[in-house]
Amino acid sequence: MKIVVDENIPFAQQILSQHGEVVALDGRTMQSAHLRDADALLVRSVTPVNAQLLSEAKQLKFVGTATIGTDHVDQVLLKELGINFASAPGCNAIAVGEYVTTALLAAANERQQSLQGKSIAIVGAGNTGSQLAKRAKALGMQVLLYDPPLKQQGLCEQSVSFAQVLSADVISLHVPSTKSGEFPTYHMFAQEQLQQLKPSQILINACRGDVIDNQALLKQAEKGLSPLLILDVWEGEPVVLKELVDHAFIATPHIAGYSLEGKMRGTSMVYQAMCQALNLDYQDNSDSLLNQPEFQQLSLNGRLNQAKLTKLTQFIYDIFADDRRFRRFGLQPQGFDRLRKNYPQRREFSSLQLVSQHDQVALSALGFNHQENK
Ligand SMILES: NC(=O)c1ccc[n+]([C@@H]2O[C@H](COP(=O)([O-])OP(=O)(O)OC[C@H]3O[C@@H](n4cnc5c(N)ncnc54)[C@H](O)[C@@H]3O)[C@@H](O)[C@H]2O)c1
Ligand SMILES: O=C(O)[C@H](O)[C@H](O)COP(=O)(O)O
Repeated sequence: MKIVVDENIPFAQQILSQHGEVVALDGRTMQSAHLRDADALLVRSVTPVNAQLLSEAKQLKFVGTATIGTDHVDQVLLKELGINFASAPGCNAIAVGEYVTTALLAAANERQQSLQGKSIAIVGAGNTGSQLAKRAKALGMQVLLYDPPLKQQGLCEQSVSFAQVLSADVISLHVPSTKSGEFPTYHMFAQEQLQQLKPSQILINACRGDVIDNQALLKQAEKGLSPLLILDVWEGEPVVLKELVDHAFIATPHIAGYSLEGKMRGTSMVYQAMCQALNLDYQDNSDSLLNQPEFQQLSLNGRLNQAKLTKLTQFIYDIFADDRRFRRFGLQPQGFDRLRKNYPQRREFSSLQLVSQHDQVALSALGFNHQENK
């Protein structure tokens, strides 16, 4: 059996080689000839799985993407061809929740603002949006969910109006990239919507770049009228509008979901689905492949407050290091992909055991693994 994988799927070799030959390739340059005698294909978000890629794949029985997003996969075509498909819903949702929390605390610190009582509109109340909602509530924020598709299904009764989204103190985007259907998200934030936003607001995009019209956002930013920008995703990746980067408070190369645990969950989920689809023996040793984090335990003195939490989140996840590397190297040719490929190990908050006498509920909601100080 031959399994073709994107070379950026961590632990693929260790987990999959028990089932056959594993061929690791650059996801951006993968071609149809590579799939000629492949039985399974595991990709990340940079490989368009379409008629062209599959044109020579005569024995392919399974395609998996070790990602949450599926906009790069022609699922209708896979169904027509009788090829099983699986993605990894929710695999890196915690990482996105932690990225946004860290960025938000950094932005509030920059503005010397308290987040207590501020409103945050979460556009898309699925896996990543829910992880953020939990953390934002723990920060004392007023959470406004906006998710018309879920509301239509009776699953998000409290979904607010789009006008309420536009007037929230913070707007964070967590929708898939879609161009069709009843609720398309492509350019959901175009000139008309962006013109209604104010510099006092914060706009965060950690879902897909084209949910915001990047040219229209740049126009607003150049006029000094855009909100404070936290941008992890960009229209046209890996090519990025450099001028927009210059206007962002935090700019990163689509790594919000790149925790080691999140990547591992992604690999594990598609591996499990592959075993199910191809009737293979499922033997997952992924947990044993995760090494010990650099720091294991930390004690908190006194009550948790915003300043302490800002330092703590940046101690575990140095978001400004990601921002600096991106501004310095990410805009060079191949720089965007290179940063993503060589991304340093980033551990989730839960990898650090926090010893504290107070604030157990908030620490839990923020994703920390805490232990009471006796
Ligand atoms: N930057 C990153 O590293 C990163 C990491 C993970 C996911 N993502 C992106 O974020 C997206 C969301 O991830 P998720 O795990 O929350 O997905 P999800 O499927 O769990 O949730 C998406 C939610 O968006 C809602 N939605 C769809 N169209 C909408 C619209 N027009 N208006 C409002 N809500 C709408 C859906 O009903 C759903 O509840 C993914 O599709 C992926 O593209 C990015
Ligand atoms: O959709 C997802 O899961 C995320 O955007 C994910 O972080 C994408 O990572 P990539 O496949 O581009 O490495």
